[in-house]
Amino acid sequence: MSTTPSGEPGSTVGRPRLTVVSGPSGVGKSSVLAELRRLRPEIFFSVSVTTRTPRPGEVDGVHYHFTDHAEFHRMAGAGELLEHAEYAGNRYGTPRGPVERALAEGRPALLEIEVQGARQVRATMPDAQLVMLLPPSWDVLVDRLTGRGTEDPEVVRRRLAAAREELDAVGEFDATVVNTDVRNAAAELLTLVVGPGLSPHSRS
Ligand SMILES: Nc1nc2c(ncn2[C@@H]2O[C@H](COP(=O)(O)OP(=O)(O)O)[C@@H](O)[C@H]2O)c(=O)[nH]1
Ligand SMILES: Nc1ncnc2c1ncn2[C@@H]1O[C@H](COP(=O)(O)OP(=O)(O)O)[C@@H](O)[C@H]1O
Repeated sequence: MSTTPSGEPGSTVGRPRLTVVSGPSGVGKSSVLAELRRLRPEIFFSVSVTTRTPRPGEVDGVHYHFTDHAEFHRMAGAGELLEHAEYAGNRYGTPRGPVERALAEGRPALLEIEVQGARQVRATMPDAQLVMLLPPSWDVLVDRLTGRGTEDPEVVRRRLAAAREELDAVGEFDATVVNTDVRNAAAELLTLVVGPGLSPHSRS
């Protein structure tokens, strides 16, 4: 179930809104957002800039804009990033222009970013809604992260250490969605992003 302690049901219908989705590495953010994208291509999904090395199958400009430290530094200094943070040894940031254009066009916009970035968005855009994706349990999180097989054990260790801190920040978020099942989690997130009046059942 999703919870919306600080949101009024239906209050977002009819106006564009920025939603931030955070959650520990391996919880299923990419999987749930891919399902949400399939359900609703009209939602704007921000593509972040990162200094991380691409994983097999990741496409530049689609999953991330992969860049080097010098270019990242330049973008941050020029104010081209809405927020940025360092995570597990790499830098990540949200290009400002595309998000602002999407909101100006009336499209709901979604950022998948970690907790430090979520805090920056809250500070600069107080209307943004912060959602944390949670695992059904800690053990399931460990299984998913190690089962994905994309990181070596040292990187997994760093990501699990970061995960504990991220889960500790859940009280700063407006809503939570537990990712037990990808399709159910995507449907709950959709309701939060576009409002209950535009849930998948009412439009498809
Ligand atoms: N602050 C911030 N965090 C980001 C951004 N893009 C991705 N992240 C976060 O960086 C963390 C690591 O992302 P990634 O290396 O793709 O690993 P994964 O999320 O575990 O698959 C995750 O928590 C992402 O949500 C961004 O633009 N800004
Ligand atoms: N609800 C789920 N049930 C089972 N496995 C899942 C679920 N959501 C994600 N996974 C798997 O867990 C691993 C981590 O998911 P991923 O989407 O890469 O997480 P994140 O983007 O949060 O790091 C992947 O192997 C993915 O297939």
